[in-house]
Amino acid sequence: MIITLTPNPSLDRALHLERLEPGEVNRATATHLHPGGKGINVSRALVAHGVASRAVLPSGGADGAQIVSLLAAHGVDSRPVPVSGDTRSNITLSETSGATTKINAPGAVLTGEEQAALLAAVDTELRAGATAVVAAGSLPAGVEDAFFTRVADLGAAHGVPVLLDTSGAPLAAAVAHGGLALVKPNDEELAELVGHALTTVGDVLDAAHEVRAQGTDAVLVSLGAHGALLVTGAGAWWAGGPSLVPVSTVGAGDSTLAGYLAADGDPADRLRRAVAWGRAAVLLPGSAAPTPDDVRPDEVAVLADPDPARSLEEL
Ligand SMILES: Nc1ncnc2c1ncn2[C@@H]1O[C@H](COP(=O)(O)OP(=O)(O)O)[C@@H](O)[C@H]1O
Ligand SMILES: O=P(O)(O)OC[C@H]1O[C@](O)(COP(=O)(O)O)[C@@H](O)[C@@H]1O
Repeated sequence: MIITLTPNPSLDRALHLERLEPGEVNRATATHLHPGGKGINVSRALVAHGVASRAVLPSGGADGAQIVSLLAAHGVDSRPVPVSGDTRSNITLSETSGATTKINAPGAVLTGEEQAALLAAVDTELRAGATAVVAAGSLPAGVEDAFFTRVADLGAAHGVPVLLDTSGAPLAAAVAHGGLALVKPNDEELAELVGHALTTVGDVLDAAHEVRAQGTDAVLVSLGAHGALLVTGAGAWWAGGPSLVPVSTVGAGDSTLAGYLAADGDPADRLRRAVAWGRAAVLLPGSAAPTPDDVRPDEVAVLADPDPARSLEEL
């Protein structure tokens, strides 16, 4: 059972527009509603592929209750921790051109007791035999940046790998602490972490080695339309596929991480699956999770030891 922890879940509302006209009245041609937040999306993608996963999340107010009931409707087991604040709803505006505009709300403040209850829920899952923990997304107000380091410690105490997908100060704190099996930044998040722009494959490899040197086993760097790079102690690989016009890029990173977790082959095969799941996600509306019918691993090329001199834009 793979456990996900989403400290800041969201009821994701997506509106599709022919073209977004800022400052004007826009009329949507379609709307979509999904239980969202990064860990929740990972759980949904795993379950859609028959991989057992349970989502741990704080839940408050009507939107929190709706997330829990939508998860149940998707067949995803959840362990909601009741909180006093209202769970947020995030907005996606997707255009026919493939452009996606995202507006994320700050989310409900979590009290110290509520944070402790979330960690206790993860601990309970670990005691019950969880095989991996995915901690993902932003931290809501009231939660200190070091929160994910406590999840890393919980995993270590049970000998269970912890994978992390977050950004900014919480990512920096967790990487400095170490003890993670994998982090999945996108290239912008990795650039912010190391404090300089990343323009070549070599820049990303160096940044990934910097992260690994602080005690994280593997770094999976998603590169949007340019695929993804995986750096482990055994080497480095790039994977990508032919260009496509996205329907909605929301949840693509989460599906990428889910694909990596669901695959059990060698690193190159895991990366192929990860990229195939990410590509499948961008062809689905809103934050929809791909199913096996959506995923095309045969379209994805994998390259070991990618040339450090290549620009990321050329990939
Ligand atoms: N425009 C795109 N064209 C093709 N694939 C994409 C595109 N955007 C995302 N993807 C796929 O989804 C994965 C994750 O996207 P990315 O934007 O890097 O993650 P995040 O959502 O975490 O920022 C990429 O590695 C790629 O496989
Ligand atoms: O916690 P954050 O960083 O605000 O992100 C939350 C949003 O990210 C998502 O999980 C999508 O993430 P990705 O596009 O990175 O895969 C949405 O479902 C959610 O609205």
